[in-house]
Formats: sequence, C-alpha cells, structure tokens
Amino acid sequence: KIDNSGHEVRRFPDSLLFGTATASYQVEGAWNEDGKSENIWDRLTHTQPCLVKNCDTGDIADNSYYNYRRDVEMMRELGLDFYRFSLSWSRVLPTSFPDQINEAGVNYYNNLINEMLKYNIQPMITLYHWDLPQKLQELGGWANPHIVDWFSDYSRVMFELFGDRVKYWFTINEPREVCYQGYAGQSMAPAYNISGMAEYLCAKNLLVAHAKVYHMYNEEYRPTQGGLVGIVLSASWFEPENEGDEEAAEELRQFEWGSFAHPIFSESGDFPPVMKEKIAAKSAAQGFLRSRLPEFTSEEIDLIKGSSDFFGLNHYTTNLVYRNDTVNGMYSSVSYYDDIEVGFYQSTEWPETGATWLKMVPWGFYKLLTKIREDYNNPPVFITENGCASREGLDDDTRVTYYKSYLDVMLDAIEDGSDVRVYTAWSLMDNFEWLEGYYDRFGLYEVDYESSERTRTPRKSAFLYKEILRTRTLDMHFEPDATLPMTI
Ligand SMILES: O=S(=O)(O)CCCN1CCN(CCO[C@@H]2O[C@H](CO)[C@@H](O)[C@H](O)[C@H]2O)CC1
Repeated sequence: KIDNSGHEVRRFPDSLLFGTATASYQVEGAWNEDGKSENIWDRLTHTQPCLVKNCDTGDIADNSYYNYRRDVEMMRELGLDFYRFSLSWSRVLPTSFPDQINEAGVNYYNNLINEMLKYNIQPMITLYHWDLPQKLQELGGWANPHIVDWFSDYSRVMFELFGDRVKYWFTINEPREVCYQGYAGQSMAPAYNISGMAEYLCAKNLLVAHAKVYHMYNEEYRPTQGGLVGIVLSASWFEPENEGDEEAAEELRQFEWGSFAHPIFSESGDFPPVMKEKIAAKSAAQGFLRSRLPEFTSEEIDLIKGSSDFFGLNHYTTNLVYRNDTVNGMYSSVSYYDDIEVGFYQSTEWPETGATWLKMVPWGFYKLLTKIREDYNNPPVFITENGCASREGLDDDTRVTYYKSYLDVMLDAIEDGSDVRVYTAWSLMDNFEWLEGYYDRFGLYEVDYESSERTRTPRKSAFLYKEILRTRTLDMHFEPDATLPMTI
C-alpha cells in the first residue's frame, strides 16, 4: 500500500492481535505479603544477593501487586488487544498444593482480569514463568518426575478459578531457560550446576507435565470454557558462519529449541534424533552405562505429540555458529554445550541494543519463522515475546528501530505464508530482568525505581506501538512524538 507521501505503508492482517507481556516475579513485588510463600527467585536473590547485578531483588519490583489499576490504564493508553502475564504459583497456592488457596492472591488476579475485561483487553495467562515454589525445589523441582502431578494439580485449580474469563493459556515459559539455564548453570534459579544431567531430566519431566495439562484442558475445560492452550518456546536464530557450518548450526537449533519443539510439533515426536544420538554417544564415551538423556516411553511420545494449539515463540536475536577443532576444549566435559560441540557468537557488525546478548538482527527473525513454517507444517504462531533493552531513557530510538525492523520482517514472513496470529511486545514496562536486575530495561514504559509508586512513564516506543495498534499499519518513516500527552 503506497500512501500519499510516496513511501510504502504496510498493513497488518486485520485478525492479528497485538499486546504486551510481563511475568509475576518480574513485576509484582509483595514477595512475602498477603499470604504468598517463598519461591526459588526469592530464595536465590536473598541467599546469593549479588549474583544479580547491583544485588537487586524482586521484593518490590514494579509493585504491580498494588498497581494493577495503573497497569491497566497503560494497556488502555496503548490500545492493547491483550496483555500476557503470569501467575505466581506460591502466591495462589502457598503450600504449593491445592490444600490451601490464598484468597488474597486470587483476589489480586481477579481484580486484574476484571479490570482488563472492563476495557475489553483479553487476559493471556502463563501458568509458569520461572517462579517455582521453593518447597517444590527442595523436593527436586523439575528434576523430580512428580512435578507432573504438582504442576497438573496447580493448573487445574487455575483453570477452575480463572478459566471462565481467560481464553488464552500458556503452560510454561521458555523450557530452555527453565532447564538448560536453571539446572545446568548459574544464570537462572535454582542455579543447580549439575550440568549434563539435571537439565535433561528437567526437559523430559517438563514436557510430560506440559502435555498432561494440555490434555486436561482439552478434555475437561475446553468443552465449557472454549479457550486455547499451548507452550512458549524461546528460540534464537542460529546462522552458520560459513556454508560448511550449516550442519553445526542445524544441530544447535535442534538442541536449543528443537529439543522442545520436535516432541510437540513434529510428525514423529520424541527428542530430535541428533540430540539422542549425540548425547548417547558422548555418555558412552564418558563411561556412563546409559545415556544422560532420559528416554520417553512410547505413551509419553504420543501424549506430547500435538500438545499445543499454537507455537508460542519468544524471539530476540541471532547468533553465528561454527565448528572447528578449537571447540573441543571450550566446554567442561559433562555438559549440555559439550554434548553439542559448537561455538557461537554475535557479529560485531550487528547493531547493538541495551543488552549485551541482544544484537538487532531482523533477518534472523524472518529465517526463524520460515524454518518453523517448513519444519512443523506451518503451525499457528503466537509471538509471545519480542523486543529489546535500551539505555536511552525516554528517547529510546534503538527500541523504535528494533520494533519497526522486526515487525517489517514478520510481515515478510506472513506474506510468504507463516501463520502468525499474535504479536507481543516484551515488555509493557521495565521490570526485574533476572540476573541483570533493573540494569537492563525492556519497557515501552520506563519505571522509576526511586519512586515508591514506581512511576511509569511512556517512552517514544510506546507512542510508536500505540500508532501501530491504532492504524494496524507499519510506516517505517513514522517518527513518534513523545512530547505529546499519552491519552487513552
Ligand atoms: O548469551 S549470554 O550467555 O551472554 C547471556 C544469556 C542470554 N540470555 C538468554 C536467555 N534470555 C532469556 C530470555 O528471557 C525472556 O526474555 C525476557 C528478556 O530477557 C525476559 O525478561 C523474560 O522473562 C523471558 O521470557 C536472557 C538472556
């Protein structure tokens, strides 16, 4: 579509839903108030305080537990179709189990949901966004197969409590981070460094738990509640440094996100063949009497296959991949990355953002969407997170450029056949960015952590997003004017 100024303005499909996302531990605060019990991020930030930059914690965060009216007002200012947020398991079930339901916690989520629906903003709920009750972690957490029952029971209660009004459910946010970072590294709670073993136990149990909840919803709740349920996978694009590195890049893709996408979205199901082969071979060579990757039973393979109504995708950036003899000594002997045996990095030529790991590489988003379309028979795709950090205050030109360029290539992928139905900007506002604390800022709205009300102020990118949602078009030349008042 060419408008009168002669440059191209692109139109989004009318059915495409636009929203923003946050997560409970990153925004709520009130970490020990109104009956909420401790979760693994409370424990991590309180016992290893300076693992997080500036020794920050989520004790108060954006104080959304007390600020939901302002949060919904911001959603109205942006003109959102929906808002994706997560439930704090230990806030609603303080013992971790359904024997006690914390009324104050339930009230918070009911108030938020009802306030959103008053203005026709759809709630999209993530059941698990990394804040496992501490007690369950002490019972082994995701490494314990009984997590399947614990997560199913928790999910059942949530469907009962909120499913009359909530029609979009995400079971688990980013299994890769939960397992590969949480159980085999120091970068996510519980920061158990039992690498080469625990992350694979986590991956298997998490997929079975997810599938059990999918089928529970499908059989027991969808008939009366009529919603959709699926999983959210994080996926970077992995580009071979040279043609000769394509096999290495493909192997990294299969480990990094294929390990969860293949069991759910492929015809055959199960972990990707290359993952099973490589870990089995490595395990044998290392003297293990069985592979460090646990096996699914054939029933589990069938249970997990097709267990998502859509492909929930969190995408941020791209890495270049290579394999040469320098790789062999790069990783400690029994570990996830030693199993894969590739090197990866970001080109210094790519534009930077406010996060060191997140360079702006829009063509990688296009390639990823195309790969998902081709590998998994063009599933419906919900972009459940996309965005970048910036260190520019209210004039966040980097974030404006990021959103324009990523939405532009998303339109290219849609025009080439990708069935993208939902787009979610991460994030509505600055929040606790895990180990980066409040140093990395991802918000369309800035949060003032010096003010007790945690004042939220719209950045230039908020005005861009508002204009895109108002017109349902993308104009690469549109320059948002942040001096204008933000109105509803
Ligand atoms: O490459 S390095 O090893 O030097 C640094 C590790 C890169 N991690 C990869 C996982 N990513 C999680 C994405 O995390 C997602 O995206 C948001 C922004 O991060 C989070 O706030 C959300 O909670 C989460 O869903 C955070 C950065």
